[in-house]
Amino acid sequence: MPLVTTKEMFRKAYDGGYAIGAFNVNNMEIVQGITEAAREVRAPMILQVSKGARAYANHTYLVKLVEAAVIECPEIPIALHLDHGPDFETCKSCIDGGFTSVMIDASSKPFAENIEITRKVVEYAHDHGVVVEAELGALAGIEDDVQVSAEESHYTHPEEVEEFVSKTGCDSLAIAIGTSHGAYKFTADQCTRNEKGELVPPPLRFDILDEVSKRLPGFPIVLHGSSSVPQEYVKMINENGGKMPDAVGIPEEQLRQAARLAVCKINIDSDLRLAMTGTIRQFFAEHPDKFDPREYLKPARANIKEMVKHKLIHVLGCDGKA
Ligand SMILES: O=C(CO)COP(=O)(O)O
Ligand SMILES: O=C[C@H](O)COP(=O)(O)O
Ligand SMILES: [Zn+2]
Ligand SMILES: [Zn+2]
Repeated sequence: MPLVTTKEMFRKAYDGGYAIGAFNVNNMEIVQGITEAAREVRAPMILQVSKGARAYANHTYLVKLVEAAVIECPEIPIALHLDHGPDFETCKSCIDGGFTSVMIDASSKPFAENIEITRKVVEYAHDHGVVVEAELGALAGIEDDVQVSAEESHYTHPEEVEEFVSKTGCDSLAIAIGTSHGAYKFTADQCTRNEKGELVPPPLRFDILDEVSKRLPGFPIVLHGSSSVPQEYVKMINENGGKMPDAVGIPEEQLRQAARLAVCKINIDSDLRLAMTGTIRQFFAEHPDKFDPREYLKPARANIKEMVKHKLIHVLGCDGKA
């Protein structure tokens, strides 16, 4: 089937108590690892591309890679989404250039301005059969080279969501309930430690999610910054020449819980990077003589696939839903 929008995916996910995985893609091996996993477990899928991905790989290469995945996985619904669109022009370029979904992220702007920019993107997108994700609230962490500190971050104010959604006409809403971008989501002093001495982050604010979904019944909610930062990969990186102290993510059980509620889209990027980097570091440590990129990209792709399969089944609950 051709690329789809997220409309139908989200409706079914909302009613079915699961979420769709939105995985960031930057090169061929990442696209292959993700879509081979989705195909094997028959999961619908969002492949998303950031401004940084377009700058790195080029818009056309990314669209064509995703189109190749669509041909290889004819039975899986796949949406192509712009992640964190910074302005109208970038959204327009993706809408004109084959994306089926865009995010306009004006969440750092004042409320009225966020509405204004989002409304303009929605008008253009809907005229072209494309859906729009918008954002209210500010996640901590690193996003498109911009570091948002814990002090600058703030949770979504539930009392703003009805006005925002009705005035903008957006199709889904990203909210801030304590997730964070990147591999360093929390500082050690925001966390407690478990008996193994590992950092335990503060729990997500399910009370805010609950209040938002009461105010927007049936409306799809999105969680960004939802990597779990698997400690096996942090360890693999650190044991093979890397240095990632105190990298910690969102516990999988909390994401699974969010997926049962109004959250229909869960964004994962950092975990893919950790799997790829850990695998390649280990490969180089074990085979210092090797230099054929296919030899180290092959296990990296295989580990991305395994990780994504695990998430589709055990975190998102979207296996078998294609
Ligand atoms: O939100 C994301 C992409 O928009 C990715 O979040 P992570 O950094 O937690 O993977
Ligand atoms: O939220 C950010 C995503 O992980 C994309 O990151 P990037 O801007 O480095 O491509
Ligand atoms: Zn944002
Ligand atoms: Zn994000």
